[in-house]
Amino acid sequence: MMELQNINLFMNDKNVLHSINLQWRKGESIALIGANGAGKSSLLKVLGTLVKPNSGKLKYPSDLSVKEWKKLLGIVFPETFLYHSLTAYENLRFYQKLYGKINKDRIDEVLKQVKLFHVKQEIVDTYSKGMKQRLSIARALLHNPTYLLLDEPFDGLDSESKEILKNMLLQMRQKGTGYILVSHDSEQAWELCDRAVLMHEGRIIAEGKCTNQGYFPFIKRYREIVKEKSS
Ligand SMILES: Nc1ncnc2c1ncn2[C@@H]1O[C@H](COP(=O)(O)OP(=O)(O)OP(=O)(O)O)[C@@H](O)[C@H]1O
Repeated sequence: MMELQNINLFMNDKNVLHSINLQWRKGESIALIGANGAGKSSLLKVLGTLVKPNSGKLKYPSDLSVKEWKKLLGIVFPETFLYHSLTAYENLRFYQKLYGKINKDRIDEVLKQVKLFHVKQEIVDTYSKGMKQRLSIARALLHNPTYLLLDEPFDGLDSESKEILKNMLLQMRQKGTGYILVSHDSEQAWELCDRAVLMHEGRIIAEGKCTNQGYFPFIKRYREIVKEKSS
């Protein structure tokens, strides 16, 4: 289990995370819900060790080191980390080389998973936004992570890519890969996760299991916050 204990984060003097406590069990999928600026991306960055909190503790699963934790982790952020003048295959080969040995079969496997195998020799620049996002997901999955962080992976995707991504997440969930999913589409996030966490102004203000009965009270709270913020 990955655990955050009393995490505080300041960015340019702004307190963006306040006393965050979160437990993420192996294989668990968590929907992270909140209005713009609630601190969702910042929380993912802390979990991904991309930013260091000002105080608090990160307890890695089985007391792993940071380095070992990173090996278990896949990160999909909106900036896609892709080289647009290379082909999909070349992009994945580049990342694989960076982190270990080239394994062509694994590259083909993830390309098939994201349904890009047939266009793997095409330059990424020619891809649609959805295809680029799917390639970005393939990149994150290359090393077969046990934990996955997904920041708005559905954002701006065409319906075909959305469907592919949704099925991939359902498959991962069945396989026991845990993920934290930040999504504006709360209904879809609810459907794809075991548990939901609601953030507001840098704090976790509610948590609940993603059951059918649990959805409306949780979402009501979320909508109230969004309304409060925009009024
Ligand atoms: N590098 C930074 N410097 C200063 N403030 C920052 C920085 N990064 C984030 N913030 C601020 O921290 C708060 C939380 O931002 P964060 O991106 O984590 O929210 P979010 O919930 O992911 O929002 P969104 O849905 O808009 O992406 C915001 O008020 C944001 O302006």
